[in-house]
Amino acid sequence: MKHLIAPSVLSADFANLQRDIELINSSDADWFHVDIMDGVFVPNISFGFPVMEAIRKYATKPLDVHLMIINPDEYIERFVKAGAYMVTVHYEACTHLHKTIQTIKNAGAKACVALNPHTPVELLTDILGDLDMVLIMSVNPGFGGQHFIPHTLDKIRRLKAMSVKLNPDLLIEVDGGISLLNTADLLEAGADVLVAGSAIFSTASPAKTITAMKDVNVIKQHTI
Ligand SMILES: O=C(CO)[C@H](O)[C@H](O)COP(=O)(O)O
Repeated sequence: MKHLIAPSVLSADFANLQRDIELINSSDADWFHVDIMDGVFVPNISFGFPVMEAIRKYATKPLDVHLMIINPDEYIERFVKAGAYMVTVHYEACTHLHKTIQTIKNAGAKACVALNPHTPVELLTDILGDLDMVLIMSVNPGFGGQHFIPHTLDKIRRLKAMSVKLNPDLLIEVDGGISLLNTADLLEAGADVLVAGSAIFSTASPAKTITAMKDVNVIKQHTI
């Protein structure tokens, strides 16, 4: 499968949100990555349902919704009704993870579990078969523009080996500090979906950056 690019709306210009959404619509990007932060699970607050609904109104690509919140079960149905295609909950925020995953699926969305940088992938062994995707955080969640944590590459390789045995259809998504400089390493390790915020929206041409991140030949030239 060719890898997917999911630009993170968190790095868009919120004063020109419609413009930036349309920019992603007409680019080679595959999904919109939508970060929901509650100020409790992570030390930052992003946005809630009104903005999510505004994104949905203009977006023509699937919404990949990353819930960085405590008690996600209370909100899953509303996020799916607001247009989520994929719902990601954090392993660290879910006491009854199996039940939470069933709640996402019963609501009609695909189900993903995110792991903070310190959480080992092996903890997902008994739930992997129920998941559509695992999101490996390559920064501590809460803010865009942070440095990629190199240990992530080893986690991706270990998760890939687990998925070959337990769930060959599983997608592996990575989020945080991703740019053209580490794209080749991430793909080589086994990543399927790359989330990028500042590396896309802070460039002169976000659309060209996305095209470059999709092109294996361009990616190889940028490897450090
Ligand atoms: O989930 C996130 C932060 O918690 C963001 O999606 C992520 O950090 C993307 O930003 P950048 O590419 O600038 O690191």
